[in-house]
Amino acid sequence: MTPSAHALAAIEILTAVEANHRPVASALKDWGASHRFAGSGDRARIASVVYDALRSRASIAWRMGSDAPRALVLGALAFVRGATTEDLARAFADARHAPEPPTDAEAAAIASASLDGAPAHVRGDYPEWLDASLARAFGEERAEHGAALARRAPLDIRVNALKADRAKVLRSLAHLNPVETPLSAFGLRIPLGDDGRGPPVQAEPAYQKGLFEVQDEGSQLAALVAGAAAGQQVVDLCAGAGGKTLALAAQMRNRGQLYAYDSDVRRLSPLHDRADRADVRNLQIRAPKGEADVLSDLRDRADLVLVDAPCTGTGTWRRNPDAKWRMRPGALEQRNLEQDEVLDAAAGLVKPGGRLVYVTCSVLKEENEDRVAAFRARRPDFAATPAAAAAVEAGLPQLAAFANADGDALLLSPRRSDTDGFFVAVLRRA
Ligand SMILES: C[S@@+](CC[C@H](N)C(=O)[O-])C[C@H]1O[C@@H](n2cnc3c(N)ncnc32)[C@H](O)[C@@H]1O
Repeated sequence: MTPSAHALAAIEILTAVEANHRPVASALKDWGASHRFAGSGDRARIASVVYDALRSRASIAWRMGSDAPRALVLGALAFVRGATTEDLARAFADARHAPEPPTDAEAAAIASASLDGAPAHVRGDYPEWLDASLARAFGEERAEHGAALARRAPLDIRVNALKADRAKVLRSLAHLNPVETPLSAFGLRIPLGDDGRGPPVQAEPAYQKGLFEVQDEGSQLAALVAGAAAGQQVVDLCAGAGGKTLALAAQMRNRGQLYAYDSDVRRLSPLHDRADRADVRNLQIRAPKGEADVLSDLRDRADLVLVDAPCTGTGTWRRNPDAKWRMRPGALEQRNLEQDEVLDAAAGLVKPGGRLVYVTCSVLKEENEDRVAAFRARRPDFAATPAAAAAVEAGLPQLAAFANADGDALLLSPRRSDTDGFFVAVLRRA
């Protein structure tokens, strides 16, 4: 398929998303199933155009004067990828399957488009109804933070210290030109292609051998700040597929006991294979069993409980721009209830003197500082660790630069730390 045919397919897919209110991932899957001639490379290139359009949907719509799928795709090609009207006209005229060449009005929009005078939610490419929340988080700079969350995300991997070191993985992936990430001592960043796609690293022999995992540098840092140590009793209470569990296991060097729990048994299932591949030997996966409390034996026993809480995921909008536009008022309140519940459950597992580390991949205070404040009002026996001290304890003093306004938690974000958005609060039980 030609790049013009990819653009045409992207318009079709965005049209289906809009018409049927479908998640974009399932619309992409359906398109692939009904266009079998398109290989995996074509499907990935089409998805990349769709995601470029969605990340910048509001600002493209403003500049093009339309939020129709065609305007979004032409805008993505022009404003994200740098194509001129002439480039588009030539490419579309030369291809058999292609969108119609740009109209005069579209050409004029592409040539003269500016975001001057656009409101913050347009410049920052986020839903208007979230403006007050983003203003609480970032004040006058919310449009710039939103714009950073609307850029393409890098491809980061975490070297598995149980099996390798950075030098070894750098050598095995040399053909992909990785560089060391600036903040995590276990991170490597792999350059993306011009179209924003990363190489299929999971097909690499080094991945199959468990030498590394795909994990954003911000997620790596959250796990490092949690600070699991060899010999400890550690609970990962919202383990999901285990991204952070595996990072904690590497810190523990297979000594002590690590427990992974998630209230959704289906999310835990990939962790079994992932842990085997990573050579993790001190992990017990505690899947929920009906009404039974499968963690009752751990009450007041854990040196560390990590709560990687269910959240709106605003910090991961670069990777999941569809979620940004699908998020509805009410979702925040629902997540807040879950966050309070899981914090209370975690508190019951921490031993006196132990740590509870609360993490979200959201930048919103409603899910972060507000939840910690409400928790501390319920549980005055837990004290917040200043962010600078938590960074030093984790051997990462440079993270003190990312302390939140109150100085009692870390706030990472694309604009602050060139990572996904993460909030990390370290609480210690008296
Ligand atoms: C942010 S995700 C976890 C991601 C995972 N830790 C990782 O690093 O890949 C949050 C998880 O919390 C789980 N969850 C939601 N409510 C929970 C509860 N009350 N107890 C335990 N897990 C819960 C969800 O099923 C979801 O998998």
